Amino acid sequence: MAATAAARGAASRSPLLLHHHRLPQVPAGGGGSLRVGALGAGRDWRRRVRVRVGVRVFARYSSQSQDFSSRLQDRAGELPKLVEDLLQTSISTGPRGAFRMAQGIQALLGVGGEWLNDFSKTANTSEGIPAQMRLGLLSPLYLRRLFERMGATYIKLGQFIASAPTFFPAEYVEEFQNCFDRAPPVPYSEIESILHEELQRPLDSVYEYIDPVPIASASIAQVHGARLKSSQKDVVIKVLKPGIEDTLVADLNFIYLVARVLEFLSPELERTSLVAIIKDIKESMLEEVDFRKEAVNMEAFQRYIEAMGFDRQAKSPFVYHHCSTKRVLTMERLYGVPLTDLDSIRSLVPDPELTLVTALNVWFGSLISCESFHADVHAGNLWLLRDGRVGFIDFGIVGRISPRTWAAMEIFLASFATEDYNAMASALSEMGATGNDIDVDSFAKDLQKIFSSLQELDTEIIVAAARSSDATAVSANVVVDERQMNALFLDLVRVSESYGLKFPREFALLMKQLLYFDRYTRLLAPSMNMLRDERINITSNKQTRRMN
Ligand SMILES: Nc1ncnc2c1ncn2[C@@H]1O[C@H](COP(=O)(O)OP(=O)(O)OP(=O)(O)O)[C@@H](O)[C@H]1O
Repeated sequence: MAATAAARGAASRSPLLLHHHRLPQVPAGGGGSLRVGALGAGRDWRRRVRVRVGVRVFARYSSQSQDFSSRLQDRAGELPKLVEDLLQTSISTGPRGAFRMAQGIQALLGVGGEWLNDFSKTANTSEGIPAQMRLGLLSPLYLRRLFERMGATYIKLGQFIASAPTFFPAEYVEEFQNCFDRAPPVPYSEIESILHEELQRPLDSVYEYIDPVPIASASIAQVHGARLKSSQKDVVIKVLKPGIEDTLVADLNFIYLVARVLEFLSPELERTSLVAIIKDIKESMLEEVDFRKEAVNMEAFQRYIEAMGFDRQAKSPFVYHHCSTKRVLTMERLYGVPLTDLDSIRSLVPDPELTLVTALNVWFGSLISCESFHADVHAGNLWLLRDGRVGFIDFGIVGRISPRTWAAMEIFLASFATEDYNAMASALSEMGATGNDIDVDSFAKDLQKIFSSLQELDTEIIVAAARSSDATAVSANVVVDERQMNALFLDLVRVSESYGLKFPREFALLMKQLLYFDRYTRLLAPSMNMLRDERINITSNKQTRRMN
């Protein structure tokens, strides 16, 4: 009980407390027929109405198909360009395309089987087919499973969907938060041949030993522990899985082709810049499979740490360039525990709250003083090291924030802390401005509605789990917690969109990291207010010049 009361007290203090909001349900029937029924009209009358509605639907359909063919005729001039583009893309994909197609069909059959199985279980029940199954394989759940089966590209695409609520429907954004990036390990012999190919030297001249059992295996990379021959330093080797670049190119080309054809058939899609989004995704994914970029990001971060005098408090791994290439990254091995492992953290430092303050100061500082910020601070990438420092690993996903967005973001954060919804509305309008006039007062009222319900959050469950020594309880709780965080963010985006705002992707990336930090705050320092604590320096870094 005491814990619960404390948690409630903390709940009212924390500015980033989150609450799960139900998504609005789409009515199953058409609006028209519902209204007819509600009027209580006789059956004949209703049938006549239905016939009339049917005729109208048919008329609309045939006029739409006329529209469609006349639109196609209008665009006939663009056809040769489309065909050329399709041909060139298919040629650049090569035979890998056919192989991926076969894998795709296999994945489709697999998930199709799961859907049929679930369908047959629910079809005869009194509740009927659940809403989340009605779109078949296009339902969020099955699409997410399909993406997971399809591997690297689609998993990354799924993660992109999860991080871009401005572009995708809320149900998909929520479902794709669960897109797991776990993959069976590649046999060590294959990893060894990639290392040979990349380093062009006998491996025993570089490494004293390499542990053949991987530390981790995700869809794109596999990580092995090793020791350097020359310095006897412990390192980890992150190796790009075999064939992953080909797969990415084949998949992304396929997705591009589909987008291109869709845009040709439906020019309205051009306004959503589907093809441009796919091109962006392609670029950022290809960056992620070039470990030289990750090395650059990591070194920039370490330079920032040193320049700001944070080197006794935080670090990122040192990169060993003589054994790193585009597909191999050899870096210093860090030893530590994730920031959510409260028991281990308590055994390493007397005051876990201070560790959190350090992590926050280092990360907030990097937003403006480092050339890029770490945009994936989930607990697996943020550690308390054995020497008490905070370790940042995995710089595959980074963000860059423009001074304009940051200026608005600062006001947004300050208004969060002071619950000044008018200032929050102005800041969001500035960030997502599309040139339309916005009714700031009414926007502020809507924001207040979202945030005022946050105090009802089931914080006691979170605190109880944090105090339990049962690791499973903690991790189960973390999943629920993440859903709540995402639900809040989706609410924010949904309300903002209803005012015509469109946020830059960096805003979504920033918010996601803040929500991670909010979770760490509730675990490590439940009575601390992340945005108002004097020890945390969010705004003064604005004065610091960005270092390059
Ligand atoms: N420098 C390091 N020192 C110690 N362990 C490391 C280091 N780098 C990576 N690891 C281990 O390997 C795992 C995967 O590494 P990393 O996060 O870089 O790969 P990833 O494929 O991007 O994974 P994810 O998508 O899960 O973040 C880490 O969670 C960590 O356990």
